[in-house]
Amino acid sequence: MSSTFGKIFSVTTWGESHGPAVGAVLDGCPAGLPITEEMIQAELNRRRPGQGKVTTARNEKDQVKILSGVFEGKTTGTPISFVVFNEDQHSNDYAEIAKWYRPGHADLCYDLKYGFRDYRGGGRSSARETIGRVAAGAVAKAFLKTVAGTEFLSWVASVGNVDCPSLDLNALTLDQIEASPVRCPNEEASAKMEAAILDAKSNGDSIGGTVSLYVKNVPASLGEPVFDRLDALLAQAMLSIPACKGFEIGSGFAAARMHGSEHNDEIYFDGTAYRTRTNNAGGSLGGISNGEPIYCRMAFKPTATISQLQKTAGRGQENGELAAKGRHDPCVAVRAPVIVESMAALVLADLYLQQKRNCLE
Ligand SMILES: Cc1cc2nc3c(=O)[nH]c(=O)nc-3n(C[C@H](O)[C@H](O)[C@H](O)COP(=O)(O)O)c2cc1C
Ligand SMILES: C=C(O[C@@H]1CC(C(=O)O)=C[C@@H](OP(=O)(O)O)[C@H]1O)C(=O)O
Repeated sequence: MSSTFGKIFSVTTWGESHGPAVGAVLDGCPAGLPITEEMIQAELNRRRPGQGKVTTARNEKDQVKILSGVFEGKTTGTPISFVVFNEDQHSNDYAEIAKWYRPGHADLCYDLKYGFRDYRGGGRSSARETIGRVAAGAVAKAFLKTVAGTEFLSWVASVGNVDCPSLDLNALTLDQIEASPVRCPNEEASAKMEAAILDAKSNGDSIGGTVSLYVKNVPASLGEPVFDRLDALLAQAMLSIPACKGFEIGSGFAAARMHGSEHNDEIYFDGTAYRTRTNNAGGSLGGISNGEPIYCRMAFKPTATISQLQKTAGRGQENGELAAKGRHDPCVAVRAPVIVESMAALVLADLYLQQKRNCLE
C-alpha cells in the first residue's frame, strides 16, 4: 500500500494539494490515550504554510477536525481519522505546468508512472500531504510520552553554507527553536540563514538546508535486528519526506574518517541502566535502540519550483522553457522540523508496539 506507513501503529495519508481536503487515518493506536484537536492543531501550526517571508505565501489555516476514534477526549482503539480542508489553492496559477514539467519536481515522474497529470500544484507529491503525517505523529508523540516519557526536538542546523554552532542538546527547548523565523535556535546563525533565504528568494531562486533531530528517553530494545533495523526505518521515514535527500545517524558520514578506538562508545552501568559515555551510534546499535538519545541529521534540497527561467520539456515531447508560478517555500527546511519529529514518532510508536510481541512481560 503506497500511502500507508507502519505495521501496527500505521498511518494512511490521503488528499491532494489543490483538492478539497487532505487528511489521514491512523490505525493501531491503543485505547485510552488522551487526545484533543488542540494538541494536534499545535503541531499543525508549526508546519502550516503562510508563516512569513521565509515560507510559502499560501495562506491556509490548516484547521484539523477529528472524525473518528476519539470519544470524551480519549482514543477508543478504533481508526482515528483527521481532515483538514484546503482553502487557498489558486489553481489557475498552475496552468503552464499542465504542459511543462518543472525541473526538480515530481511532475515528469508521476506522468511516466501514471500517465496522468494532476497539475493543480504539486497534487499528491506536494508537501501538503505531510499534514496527515503531522496529525498522526502528534498522536504517536502523545503515546510515547505516556509510555516512556519520550521527547522530540528538531531544528534547522544549516541553510546554504551557514551552520548553526553546536548546541547543548539537553538544555535546548522547543520555545528557543520556534522563536527563530527559520527555526535555528542560535540567534546569530538564524539571522544569517534568514538573510540567505531572502537573498535566494529575491533572485527568483531557492536554497537547501539541513535539519537535526534529537529524541530523549527512547526506550532500549526498539528495532528489529535484520531488515527493520531502527536506523534503517528512520532513514526510510526521513527520506520519505518530500525533498529530503540525505540521512545520517550519530557520527554519520564522519564515522568513515574515524578509527574504532575513537568511534566506539564506551559502555558503563550507572546503577539503573546501561549507558554510553559518547553517542557516536546516535542511539541505535545492531538496529536496536540502546537507550541513548537518537540523534540524526537530514539534508533537504533547495525547493524545486523557482521563478527563474529554466529549460525543460513538455508533455508533447517538445523542448522549451518555463518560469514557474505559484506560491512556494524559498527553503523547505524551515517547515521540515515538525515533519521530521512526526516521522520519528511514527517509527518509534510502531516499533514499541511490535516489541510487545517479542518478549514476555
Ligand atoms: C515542508 C516542505 C515544503 C515544500 N514546499 C515546496 C514548495 O513550495 N515548492 C516546491 O516546488 N517544492 C516544495 N517542497 C518539495 C517538494 O514537495 C518535493 O521536492 C517534490 O515532491 C519532489 O520530490 P523529491 O524532491 O523528494 O524528489 C516542499 C517540501 C517540504 C518538506
Ligand atoms: C501548501 C503547502 O506547501 C506547498 C508545498 C508545495 C510542494 O510542492 O511540496 C508546493 C506549494 O503548494 P502548491 O501545491 O499549491 O504548489 C507549497 O505552498 C503546505 O505544505 O501546506
